[in-house]
This record gives sequence, C-alpha cells and structure tokens, in this order.
Amino acid sequence: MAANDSARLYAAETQVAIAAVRRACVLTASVFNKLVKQETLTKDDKSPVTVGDFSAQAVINTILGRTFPDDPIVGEEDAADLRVDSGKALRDRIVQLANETLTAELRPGEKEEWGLGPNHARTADQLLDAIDRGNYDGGPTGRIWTLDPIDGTKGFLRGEQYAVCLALLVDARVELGVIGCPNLPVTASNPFSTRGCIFFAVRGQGAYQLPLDNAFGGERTKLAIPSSTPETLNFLESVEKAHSKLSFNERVGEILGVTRAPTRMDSQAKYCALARGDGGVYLRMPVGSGYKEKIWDHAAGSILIEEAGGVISDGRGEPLDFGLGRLLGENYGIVASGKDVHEKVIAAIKQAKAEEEAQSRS
Ligand SMILES: Nc1ncnc2c1ncn2[C@@H]1O[C@H](COP(=O)(O)OS(=O)(=O)O)[C@@H](OP(=O)(O)O)[C@H]1O
Ligand SMILES: [Mg+2]
Ligand SMILES: [Mg+2]
Ligand SMILES: [Mg+2]
Repeated sequence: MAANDSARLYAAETQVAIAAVRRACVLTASVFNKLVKQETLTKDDKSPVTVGDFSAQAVINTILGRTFPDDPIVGEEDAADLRVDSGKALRDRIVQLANETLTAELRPGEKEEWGLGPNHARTADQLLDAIDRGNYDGGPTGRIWTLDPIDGTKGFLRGEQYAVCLALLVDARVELGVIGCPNLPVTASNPFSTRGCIFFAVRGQGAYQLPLDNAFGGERTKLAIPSSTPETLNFLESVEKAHSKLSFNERVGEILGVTRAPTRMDSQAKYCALARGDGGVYLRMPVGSGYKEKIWDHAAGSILIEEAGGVISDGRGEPLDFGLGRLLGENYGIVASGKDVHEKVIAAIKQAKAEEEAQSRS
C-alpha cells in the first residue's frame, strides 16, 4: 500500500480484509487438490458446503474477531453440523486447515497483533466459535461485516470459478468490499495468464485489482467499466440453471441487440469480470422458486461495480437494500452494468416481462 494510505478512511479495515481474504484463498486453493468425498456436506437447502467453506470462514472470522472485536458478522456458514459427534472427522480437518492458515509466516503488510503467525494456533472450540460469529442477523444500523467464505461452491467443486467475498456495511451502505478469485486469470484478455486475483473497492476511493500472490507488494490496477455498444456488449450470467432464468436473459439480449454469446461463470467473479471490462452486464433474474438472495452474495460485488463507475440495482431499477437482515429481501433480480447501458437494460427487462405476462394470459 502507498505511504499516504493510512490517512484514508477504512485504511485499517481494507488492509485487514485483504490479508484475511488472501489467507482464505490460499487455503481454499490448496484444499481443492486434496478434497475427498466425505469432506462435503449437503445443507438443508440442498446446496453443498465443504471443509473449504467452513475453514475459510473460521480463518476470516478469527482475524476479524481479533482486529475489530466489536463488529458483528453476517456469514453464510454455521458450525452446528461440526459440533455434533458425527461431525468429528470434518471438525478435525477444519481445525487442521484453519490452523495451518492462521499460523503461516507473516507476509508483508500483515501484523502479528492480528493474531497471525506461527505462535497463534487456536483450539477447536475457538475456531467453531469463530465460525459462529457469523450468525449475526444483520440490520439497518451500525458496522456489520458480511462474508461468503466460498461463493460459488459448485464452481469450486468443479474446479472452475469461485470467490472469497468480504464486505463492510455501515448503516446498511457497503463501504468496503474485497473479493478473492483464486482461479481467475490476472489478465482479462488472456485466459492462459497466471491465475489468482484480489479485487477491492472502498467507497469514494475507487476499485482495484491486485495479484493474489503479491497482494501488498504487487502493482494495483485501477478498474473502470468501459462504455459499450450492442456489438461489444455481452451478458455475465450464472452457470447453475436453478440460480437465474437464462431464457429471460436471452430475450433481454435480443431486445438490446446483443450479438455476443454470454459468459457463464459461478460466483461474484462475475462482478469482478464486469468491473475490469470483461463482459458488459451482470443479469440475474429470479426463476420463480421464491428464493431470496443473501446479502453476502452481492455486497462486495456491488461496491466493486459502483467504484468502477457502474450501476447496480434490481431488475426494476430499484436500489438493493443491505439493511433488511441476512436476506436482500425485496429485490426482483439483479442488474449490474456500465452507466451507459443500465437504463436500457432495465427498459428491456420491462419489455421482456410484459411479453411474458401477455403470453401467460393468452
Ligand atoms: N435457488 C437459487 N437461486 C438463486 N441463487 C441461489 C439459489 N441457490 C443458491 N443460490 C446462491 O447462488 C450462489 C452462487 O451464485 P452464482 O451466481 O455463482 O450461481 S452459479 O453457480 O453461477 O449458477 C450461491 O452461493 P454459495 O452458496 O456461496 O455458493 C447461493 O447463495
Ligand atoms: Mg452456499
Ligand atoms: Mg454465495
Ligand atoms: Mg458460499
């Protein structure tokens, strides 16, 4: 970081969040190569969770608990399944992985007072309690961190894109977002370039990309979403068909005159790609299952888009409300894009929706 950064708002939070996300990314990338079948559980909502998700949440919450002990955390995972007898094997593995990560040698930019380095192993109880620091209900006031330790767990299991996502809300407004993408090439135009990027944005201070393997010493690249035309525009959309209505996206694309094929990518890596100009519109429309979006799936990505000069809203153009609790609640889909195309996308959604309603009446 530059010398004058300590004077900036949220400088300490930014440094800690980048360090915590970087450590969690090293953990998840290394665990992927060693995962065995018994290290994945299916949650009540039928979605997967792995030892990688639990131990990344343990690591990040441990660091936040030490550095900002009064700040509550809304995290995706909880430790209930690890506290029962049948969870012993998973629990042991998570304790081992989290401690390997927390006790790794300090890197430039990290401080031992954050509870990092060889002398800072935790007990199993401390790590389970750290995971459960993420049980906060959220709400409209105060400082609240929100964490998705592995966003795109299905992508992670496929060896494709996933992201470690951390954001700080202050009175329901996202002030800081950090996203680690261990499998994303550092050069947008070259899929064969080195993989592993960290993206971060602070309100009023811009959005940046850093190399994952040199987060504090490497060059930071300022991000700006370029303007686009129907010929250059494409959509960034979910891989999982149950997560967003891809047929609706296709119709919106036709209305806008989009000719390029969509890019399908798991996780908030989609927001990162958009922020660096690698894709034009993040479009996520509900499939009609009644699923409610979670704040940790969009908070960090939303500030990255805004600080890269873009706009994020729901499918009606309404702002996303991060102050309603753990759920985004009342949003109808999500649209993120450059400023020049956002209104056009909202108008195209309105038209596609009207067509759909007319069809269902006839
Ligand atoms: N039914 C349904 N509808 C919409 N969204 C859902 C649904 N189920 C899950 N999720 C959330 O989707 C998160 C992953 O989102 P992605 O955009 O990465 O989806 S996709 O994998 O690219 O299809 C995923 O995040 P993780 O659980 O962190 O992987 C979920 O929070
Ligand atoms: Mg999940
Ligand atoms: Mg997620
Ligand atoms: Mg997750």
